Order: sequence, then C-alpha cells, then structure tokens
Amino acid sequence: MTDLSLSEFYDAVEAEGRPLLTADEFARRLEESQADADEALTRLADQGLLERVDVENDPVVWYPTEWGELASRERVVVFPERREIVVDRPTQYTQARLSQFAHLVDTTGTEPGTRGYLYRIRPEDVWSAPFDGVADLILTMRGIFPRRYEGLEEWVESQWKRANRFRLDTHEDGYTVLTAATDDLMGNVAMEKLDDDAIRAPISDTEAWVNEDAIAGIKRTLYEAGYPVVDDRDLERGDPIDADLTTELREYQQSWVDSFLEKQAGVLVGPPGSGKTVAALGALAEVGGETLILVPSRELAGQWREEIARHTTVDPEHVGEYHGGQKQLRPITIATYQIAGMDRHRRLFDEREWGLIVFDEAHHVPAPVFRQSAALQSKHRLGLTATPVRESDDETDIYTLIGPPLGTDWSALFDAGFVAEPEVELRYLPWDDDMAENEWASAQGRERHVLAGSNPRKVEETRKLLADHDGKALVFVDYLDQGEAIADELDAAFVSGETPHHRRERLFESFRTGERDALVVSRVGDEGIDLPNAELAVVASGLGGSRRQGAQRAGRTMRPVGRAEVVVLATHGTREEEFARKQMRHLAEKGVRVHETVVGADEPDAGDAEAETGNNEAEAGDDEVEASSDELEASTDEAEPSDDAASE
Ligand SMILES: Nc1ncnc2c1ncn2[C@@H]1O[C@H](COP(=O)(O)OP(=O)(O)OP(=O)(O)O)[C@@H](O)[C@H]1O
Repeated sequence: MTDLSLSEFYDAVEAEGRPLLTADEFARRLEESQADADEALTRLADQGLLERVDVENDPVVWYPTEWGELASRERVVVFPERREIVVDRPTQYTQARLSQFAHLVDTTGTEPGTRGYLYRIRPEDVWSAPFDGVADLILTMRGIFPRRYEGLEEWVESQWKRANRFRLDTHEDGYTVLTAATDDLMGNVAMEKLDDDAIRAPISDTEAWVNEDAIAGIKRTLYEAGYPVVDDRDLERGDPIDADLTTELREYQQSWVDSFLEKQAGVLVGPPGSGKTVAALGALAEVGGETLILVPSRELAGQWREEIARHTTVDPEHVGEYHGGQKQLRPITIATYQIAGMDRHRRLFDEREWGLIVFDEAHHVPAPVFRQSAALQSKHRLGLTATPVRESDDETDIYTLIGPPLGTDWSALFDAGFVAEPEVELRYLPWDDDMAENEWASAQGRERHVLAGSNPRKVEETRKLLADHDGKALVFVDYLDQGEAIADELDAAFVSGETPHHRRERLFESFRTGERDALVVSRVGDEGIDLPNAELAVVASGLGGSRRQGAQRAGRTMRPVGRAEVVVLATHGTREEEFARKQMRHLAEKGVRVHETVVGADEPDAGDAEAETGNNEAEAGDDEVEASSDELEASTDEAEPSDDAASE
C-alpha cells in the first residue's frame, strides 16, 4: 500500500462521518486490503499522528452524534518532538493565545475553513512569553492542546528557566550588578562572552559590577548565548512633569500599565484600535517624568498631541513636536524616527533627562534609532505594536532593547469586543486583455512587477467592490498612475506623497467626518494616518511593501466598528499572487481569517460571493524573477519624498 497521508485519513473519517474508524472500514474506503490498511495505520500511529483505541473488551464505540459540528470545530494536532502545533480552523482567540508562546510558520490550504496553521515553539518564543510564571504558560498550553505532553512541558520549563538565569539590578550604593543563578554560569558564560569593558569587577562567584553604559551590549550578548537577562534596575524617572490621565482605563489597559510599571520596560502588543496609545498615556502619567515619544510620521505626531490633550491634564505648552515641520524640545516631546535617527539631532536624546521613551509602531523602529536608543537602557522604555514581527524577523531587537512583551489579556479584549475580526479576501484577477498579458510576459524584473501590480482589470474590480459595499472604503495603491485611474473611476480624491500636508489633512478629516466615503491613498496612508472606521480596504497594489505593511493595511480597517473587510487584488499567475499569500500568512498570526478567490475572465461581478474558489497556486514554471520585498518595495514609481528629509 502506498504511504498513507494524514489528510487521506481525515478524508476517510469525514466520508464515514465518524471520528473513529476500524481498519476494515478504512480499507473499504481506500479500496485496499485490510492487511495493507492495518500496516499503513500502524505507521501513522508510530509517527504519533494517530491514536489507536483497543475495543476488544468492549466492542461498542461511542461518539458524539453531532460529529459534523465537531469536524467543523477547530482541531489541534501537536507534534511534541518537533515542538510543532497544527491547527485546523483555529478561532482568533486560539491564534492569539498560541502567538504568545509560539510563532506561525505556515498556513496550508485555501478553502475557507480548511486552512491549517502550523506553529512552532522556539526557545525565544518561551523566553518572551508574557506570563508571570512558567506554570501560567503551561496552563495556557494545556488549555489549547488536546492532552498533556510531558516532554514538551519539560522542554518549555527548561527554556523558561534560562530566561531567568541572569538578572540586572541596582545596588543600594547605586551601581549596577549582574547576578547569575550559579557560579558556573557567571564563570563560563558571562565572564567568557562579555566584552572586557562590560564587567567592571567581580563581586562574588555569582555577582559582578557592570558598566552602566554597556547594558545594551550585555543584554544582547547574553540573549544570543541563550540567556535573556531580567532587567530589575531602578530606572531614572527624569525631571517630574504634572500629568494625570483623565480617561478611565479599561481593565486590559490597566493590566498593561501595571505590567509595564512592574517590569519598567516592555512592548505592548495589541490589535489596532485596542487602546494602546491611551494605555501608553496611562504609563506616562504613572512614571510622571519627562517623556520622549517616537512615531513613524509627522501626522502621527499631531495625533499623539491631540490624544494627550484629550486624555490627560498635561499643559499643552509642555508638549512639543520635533520633526521636519517644527523643532520644539519640551517636557513631553513627540519626534519622528526619521529625525531621531539623524546624528545632527542627537540633542533629542542628550539634552533632557527623559524618564520614559515610547516607541510607537515598535516593529517600525529603524536601525539608526535602535542604535541611538540602545544608550537609553537606563530609561523606562515602552514599545507599542500590533504586529510584533519585524520584517527581518529580528523581533529580538525589539524585546532586547525595549523589553519583553507585556501580557495581553486576549480573552478580555475579545470579550470586550474591541477587536473586530477582519475578513481578508485575496482576489486573484485575470489580465484585462491579451495585450496587457503579453506586455507583462515580455517584461522583466521590476517592470514585470509594476505591470502585474497595475493590471488595468483592477480599476474595474475596485469599482465593482465599492459599488457592492456600503460604508466607507479606502483604496491603497503603490503606483501614481493607477491611483489616478482608480480615483477617476470612483470619482474620489487621490492622496499621494505629492499631496500638500494641509490638503492631505483636509481630505482625511472629510473622510473621518463622513463627508467622503471613499479615498484612494498611496504609501502615505500606510502608517502615517490613523484613519478610523473604514469598513472596507481594497489593496489594489503595494503587496510589494513589507509584511508589516500588509498587517498595517489590514489593521487600518480593524477599527472597533462592525465588520471590517480587506480585499487584496493580485494578478493571477504572477509573483504578485504568491506575494499576496505570503503577506497574509503573517496576518493569520493575529487571528485574521484569510480566504482566496480566483476571478475568472468571464466571472460574474465581484459581489458574487459564490465566485469560484479554487487552488490558487501560482502557475507552475512561473519564471518570475524572485523579488525580495525590498526590491518590490523599491518598485513603486512614486518617489515618496520623506517629509523630514525633504524639509531638512
Ligand atoms: N479607555 C478608553 N476609554 C475611552 N476611549 C478609549 C479608551 N482607550 C482608547 N480609547 C479610544 O479608542 C480609540 C483607539 O484607541 P488608541 O488610539 O489608543 O488605539 P491604538 O491601539 O493605539 O490604535 P492604533 O494601533 O491604530 O494606534 C481612540 O479613539 C481612543 O480615544
């Protein structure tokens, strides 16, 4: 008998409509001999993929009558030796809990509801798991897994211990001490691996006086050696400021603030719109010291100023913005990453004794700023992000230099309904006509991606999507010509990097107030603006952006309002199609349901939900040049002058 696959077993089970099969029933289903069936089932059982139940002594087998309901429920399969978990049809809640101690590796299948999610547990996933103790982490695992896996639990405990083998704290005489759990760790790990200038002098077999200015390096070196450091030092609070929060925090926001104050540094991971900014203002009021807030764009700086005015008693005179537009260094200063990364603006970090540094959209912190902020290890550091995975997957930087993730009470978030589970549909479109397809086929590299991204069929598809959808809609594009063509078709405004600030603000405001119900935006709409209550987002092109942009774009519509829907358009059979799938896999980690539709050339209009769905693997032999995301990122023909650089 050929090697039997697990999915063939599932198929037979589902065909029988019962969760339990005898070898005989199985053999009949596969039209094989019972002996072969028996042998194949035993092989699967040896791999830990199947369990066998001996019913010799009691030939009656009982199973739930509503087996179908059971089958449509999520199914968790654990492969303990590989520390992998496969989940079919996971709920958003399961995914959010899994992402606290495992990371999403892949998703399989395309049909709605048949999607398998493969998670894997790495040491660093355990180290940064936001739990107060390993017992809580183990309990969460048991709450998700079908049964206990002692070996896996032991491994998790051993990794958890490593995360608590080194500690930094402040000696009563004010200097910083590194403490190891054993003299062996101090001798063979710390003394061996740390730079000479990091250790000032040993204090005992397990303690050493360390160089306060080398803390970032100490943390990173020990992290890379497999021992993340617990940082319990007394951090500076900066010159006092008079700030109280005037908005009552929600319970999960309060627990974020409490966890931050206890850890003194950390990253707040929460879905867009869940209230991270307001929670950060709660932390600001509690730390009560001068605060530097770093944001990705000038628009967000303006919005932070508004939120500070709306939710705190801070005197507006004490709030300043520092970027291309204005240079105000005040007790609370909001600066862009762009300017913070520039050497000539180092005074931003040096001139004031900041008590708290907030990194908004922490997955976005550019390397130069990380370098500058590495020296700020003596300050309270708070990162905010909805997508903790940086494009280059070096989330270790976020957690090493800012701090570990702060526990998110996902059940409270979902119960409170602050997260609208967005539906993301990937719609693969045919070419508008043979000419467009031939032009693409004969193009190479960058030109090829631009042609796939700006397939003329997308203009019509976007029009149909908006026609079939009431509520506000945002259309994201990467290409100026395409943006203009879609804006003309929709009779809507197009906002690009070339739109003057005041006009941009006015258009966004008219969208917020509902005066406009559609806007076409280029890159500027990605992270620059908080566009609340868009119920539909159409990503017509721009999958070339990095993975985080995919998440941000979908996040744009994950506002705490009704159903949020994202439709991503990609040209069928091109690299753009595969790229779309990769981008959305990342979103799956945040509990976003993704489904795919291939729109045939003569397919009924976009609103027809029955549109054929099929296996959408990119055409075999698709000789697309492998485009890295950066290359695709560079592929936009819109040279978006960065605001600060332009006005510097
Ligand atoms: N405790 C609260 N009480 C009342 N309103 C709140 C509270 N927390 C947040 N909000 C409101 O909810 C909206 C979203 O909050 P906030 O901007 O803090 O979310 P966010 O997670 O920072 O969003 P994003 O990820 O897009 O930055 C804002 O309008 C804010 O004023």
